[in-house]
Amino acid sequence: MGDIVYTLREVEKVRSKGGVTFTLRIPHLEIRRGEFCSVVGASGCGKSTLLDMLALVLEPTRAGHFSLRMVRGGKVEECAVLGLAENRAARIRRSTIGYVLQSGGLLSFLSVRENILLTAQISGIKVTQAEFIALIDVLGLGDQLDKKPQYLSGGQRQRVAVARALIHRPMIILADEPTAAVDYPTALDIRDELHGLARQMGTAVIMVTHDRSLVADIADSRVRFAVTRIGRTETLSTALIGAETAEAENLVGGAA
Ligand SMILES: Nc1ncnc2c1ncn2[C@@H]1O[C@H](COP(=O)(O)OP(=O)(O)OP(=O)(O)O)[C@@H](O)[C@H]1O
Repeated sequence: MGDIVYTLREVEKVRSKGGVTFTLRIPHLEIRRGEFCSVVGASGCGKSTLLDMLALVLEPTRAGHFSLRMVRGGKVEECAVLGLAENRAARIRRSTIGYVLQSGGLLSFLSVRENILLTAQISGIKVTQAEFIALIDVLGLGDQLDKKPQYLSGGQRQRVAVARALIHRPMIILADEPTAAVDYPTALDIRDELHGLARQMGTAVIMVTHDRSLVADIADSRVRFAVTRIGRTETLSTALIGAETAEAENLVGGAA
């Protein structure tokens, strides 16, 4: 695997609403280029919170160290995530990160084709017809391109969201349950496409899934969570147990 992309040490995110406080604590996490990292854990343990922080959408509450290291135009650029100015965060998101949102996040007034090409257009990245067709073929979207998202099934919408995140070949892909609404063969295709990007393009891929078996054999590392509940619902505290390598995970027995 390649150079380090993310380094997190003693990072914490506290979220409170309606008298309920949730804390995600990340003692240590490193993600490298070319790494396919799976994030598994029970509902509400903080998987999306983690991805939102990695996507520079959600700022950590505190951080001993939280940096993102990118290679742009042949130059290495490293930035501290805590306190990052929004315009710089937005620029990094556009150029470097592809985010497959759990909710899809497609724009209803654009066609499938326009939705997919949007991120590339905004980032000023040229996509060849061959690249476009290759991705559309893998995701089985060839006959859906002129439709608006509201006329698609849930699974089709999810595949469009995957295509939109991948089309500009970002250095980092964050995928929040990208296979939740598709059948198993399509889930395998999406997983293999993401895995292929890690292997062939050196992309750092971080994929949240409930389906451990989908990633068990191919993920390089797996992020797990230890959840502590204090009171019935008042405080939910989650500590992330590093990103174990597949090898280490086998040694400890691989409990979720
Ligand atoms: N905007 C918010 N404000 C306050 N608390 C929030 C907010 N969003 C989520 N939470 C809380 O943060 C915790 C973690 O939520 P998160 O969405 O990260 O979990 P998750 O592991 O992705 O869950 P799921 O698998 O169900 O999608 C939950 O207890 C949730 O109630």
